[in-house]
Amino acid sequence: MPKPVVDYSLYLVTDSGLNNPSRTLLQSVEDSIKGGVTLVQLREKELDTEAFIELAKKVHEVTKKYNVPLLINDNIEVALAIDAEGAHVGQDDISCVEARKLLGNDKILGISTGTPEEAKKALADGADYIGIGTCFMTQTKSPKRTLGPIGVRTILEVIPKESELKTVVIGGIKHDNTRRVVEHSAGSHGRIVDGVAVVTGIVSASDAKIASEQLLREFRIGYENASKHIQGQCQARESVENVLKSFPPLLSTLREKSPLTHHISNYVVMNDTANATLALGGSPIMAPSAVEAEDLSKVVSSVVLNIGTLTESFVECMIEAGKHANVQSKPVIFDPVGAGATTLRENTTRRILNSMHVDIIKGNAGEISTIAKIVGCDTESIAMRGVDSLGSGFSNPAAVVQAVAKREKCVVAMTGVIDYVSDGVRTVAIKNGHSYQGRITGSGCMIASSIASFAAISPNDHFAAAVAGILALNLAGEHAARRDDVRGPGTFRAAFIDEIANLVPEQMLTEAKIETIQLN
Ligand SMILES: Nc1ncnc2c1ncn2[C@@H]1O[C@H](COP(=O)(O)OP(=O)(O)OP(=O)(O)O)[C@@H](O)[C@H]1O
Ligand SMILES: Cc1ncsc1CCO
Repeated sequence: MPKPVVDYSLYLVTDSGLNNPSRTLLQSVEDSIKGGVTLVQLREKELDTEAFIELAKKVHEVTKKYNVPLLINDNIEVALAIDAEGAHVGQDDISCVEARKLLGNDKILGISTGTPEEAKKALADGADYIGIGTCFMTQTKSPKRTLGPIGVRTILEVIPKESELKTVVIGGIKHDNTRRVVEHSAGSHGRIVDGVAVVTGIVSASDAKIASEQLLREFRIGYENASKHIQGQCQARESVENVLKSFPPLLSTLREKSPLTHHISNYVVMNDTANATLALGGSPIMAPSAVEAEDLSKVVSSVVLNIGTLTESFVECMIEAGKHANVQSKPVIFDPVGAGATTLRENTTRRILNSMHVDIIKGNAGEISTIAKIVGCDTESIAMRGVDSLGSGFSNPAAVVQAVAKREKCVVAMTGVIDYVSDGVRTVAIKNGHSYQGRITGSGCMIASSIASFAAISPNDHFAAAVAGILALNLAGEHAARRDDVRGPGTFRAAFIDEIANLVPEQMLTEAKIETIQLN
């Protein structure tokens, strides 16, 4: 019999120990197939070979009825005994080469991988597919390290585009993270994961059919979005010229609607960012408790995550708020304050990027340099001292923001004397602003709040929101610095808030110094 053609989209991996007690394992398998599972792996670590064969025969009866391939975990003898469609082995099990010899070429063979080296070896050893994991913490595995979507992408990138090796991501895959993992798997190589492997999300679910339907739907949306990213056409993009023209009405709408923004911000700037948000016309709520994050996600219009003064409870709240904002389709603005300054800040930045889809990243050169390193962009690095960026910045800042935006499939705004914004396709330099802004603390954090208010009323174009958010405050900075009553940073700080409130929408057009940057 020739090797079956496999659809890896939704791969159920069973676990008797986690099976919902309201039904048998066989029922879970059948319900999940009815819900859209395309491939099943029977994983029984506790059974002896005889009992394993007994159970495998029964499961195979079910899967054959629906023409869904069945693979056996870590036991080639059982796979051969029941004539299963294939087997799956782990790194500590029988080797891939040995398993292939025993199985023959007509069976499907998969292997678990957790590093680029293991993936390359699996390819060389003749595997049909690799499981890439552990993506997130799970009840079934507690690895020392999880890969997150960024780590998954790194592994996927070592597999040549033309290779026949298929890939599934495994580990903590649930309906609320499937879309993001699949979407973010698309990297420079143009490959997307071929499927998601799920254990708890199906076997423990109260209804395995509904859970599978939901997972398959999320996988397909993620796959479609990833394909669009690869083709560079995720959004219908307005020209920069049209984006700029939209700013005066955008500011008027912001003031009319006064969108509510959930801030999880730092102790230093909390008051200033709340006041800047109010002055602009928006409405802030500063709420650092994870317990209320879900409730807030339903009523706010955008979320700011700022890691300026890090504590574990802030991080928990940011992750909760970000995940719920993703579910509610509310834009998430991430301000990785001091990201490169300490290991804790760098690790927290990685954790946040791996836990949610961030819509807009805003940082200074040092912070963006750290993000570039985390997400695997090959750029020069910029040192930081505390929360401030050191040195004169990148030699080609526009190229850096564009590369990070493209890779993370989001908008990146990099502040400094000149600010740069890119969505991976459109890139601009904003030459407004005043040096006084660099002499008060939190002017970057206030920019993030301003961007968040604009993102709330520009949900379909976060690039427009980021440029407008920066421009509005930079114009206010220029206006404040010109005032006779401003004699230094202290008086500037108060005048700055005044001038944010005094900004006339038309000034967003007449005073903007924005240049489009064409990069290859
Ligand atoms: N010399 C300058 N000329 C013009 N604008 C400036 C200057 N310095 C800072 N700015 C403006 O100040 C804003 C904040 O940028 P900056 O890079 O200082 O943020 P940051 O370092 O993240 O600040 P913080 O951490 O204090 O919040 C940006 O809009 C930027 O354009
Ligand atoms: C000075 C400072 N330290 C932690 S956060 C912060 C404000 C700038 O974001």
